Amino acid sequence: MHTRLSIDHAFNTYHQMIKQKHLDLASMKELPESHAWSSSLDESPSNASSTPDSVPVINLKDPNAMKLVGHACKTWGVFQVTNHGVPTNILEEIEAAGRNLFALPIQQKLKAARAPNGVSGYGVARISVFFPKLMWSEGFTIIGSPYEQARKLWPDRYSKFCDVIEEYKEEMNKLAQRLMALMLGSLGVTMEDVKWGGTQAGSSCPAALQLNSYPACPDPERAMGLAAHTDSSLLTILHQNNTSGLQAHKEGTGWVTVPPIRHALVINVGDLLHILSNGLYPSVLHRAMVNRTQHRLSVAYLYGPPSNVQISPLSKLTDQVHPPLYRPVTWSEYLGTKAKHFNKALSSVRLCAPLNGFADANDHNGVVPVG
Ligand SMILES: C=C1C[C@]23C[C@@]1(O)CC[C@H]2[C@@]12CCC[C@@](C)(C(=O)O1)[C@H]2[C@@H]3C(=O)O
Ligand SMILES: O=C(O)CCC(=O)C(=O)O
Ligand SMILES: [Fe+2]
Repeated sequence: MHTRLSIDHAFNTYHQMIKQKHLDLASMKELPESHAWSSSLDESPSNASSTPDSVPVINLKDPNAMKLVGHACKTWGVFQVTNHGVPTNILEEIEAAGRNLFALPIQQKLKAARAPNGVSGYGVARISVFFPKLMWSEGFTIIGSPYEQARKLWPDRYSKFCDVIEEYKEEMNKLAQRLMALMLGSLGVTMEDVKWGGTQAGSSCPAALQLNSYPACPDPERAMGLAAHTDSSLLTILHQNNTSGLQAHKEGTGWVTVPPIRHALVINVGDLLHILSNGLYPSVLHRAMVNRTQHRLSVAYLYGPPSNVQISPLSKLTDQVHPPLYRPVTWSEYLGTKAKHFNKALSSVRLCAPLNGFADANDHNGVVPVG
């Protein structure tokens, strides 16, 4: 009896917590205190800078694409690609699928809520636990097959959603492999040089698909859509709808908006590529802002190595003068480290202190993340 009570209690407490965290943001007329960040979020260093600096846009059909990709990875850690080969109808379909999902009533979405220790499903940003305030967004994570979660949302008509997701993942996987080859090529390394690079045509590396929704917000200056973070992936392919909100942080410049370009895709360097390149291609710190009138949607495809593969600095990039800066880690080990240490995760797998005495570029000790 006592056990039954405590299970009920735990269940109710969990659901109360879920309810508090999962406010129906789209229906809110005021910003609740739980979501009110500082009022100085817009004081980004880029506003103070007089030299305009913008995220590179690379045409993948450009004969110099490899060189341009390498330069963008080194100097920004983020760039946009055009002529990427992903059919536009697939980009439109994934956006519509996201729109349909987030338009469901909150009670319906909660049926597919991510379990406390789970990975797939509906929920607030995972990184919320590291911040005192909640973010003005909702997310849906898909790892592996979308069927189990989709059936909870649409018991009788889940197959269209699942087909769109599977098709999108296939296209993203093809593009991710192509980008990986360009990134490695720009480092003077081939796909065959990395043990997992020679995956047979048609096979795929593991990936997470993250659908993000940022409803219009009554007080956007004090709200945060998704707080500053780096992705744990090798690389991330981000599709944003036509509403701006994504910002990338560049050393010496500050926060820079990554403007939506119709049918272009944003590519982020993730922490594992940072490790693989021995810090030559730093992972980009980025965040999503919200606005007063527009509902913003984004879809992130986080691409990683096969689960049994340890990622460590490429031997071609290290020698006595350039020792490996990071110890080997698998993706799942790194995700565990990230879940525990968040923005200190990279430093926590670092082998030796940098010569200049500074920590990793994205190890901001909690100073940069909110603004
Ligand atoms: C594989 C993963 C990377 C991710 C955590 C996750 O298990 C699934 C979602 C990913 C995401 C997307 C939004 C930003 C992010 C930091 C987060 O909280 O969830 C990333 C995670 C990551 O890259 O570490
Ligand atoms: O919505 C965006 O533009 C950013 C999303 C993002 O950073 C992520 O899902 O990892
Ligand atoms: Fe991200």
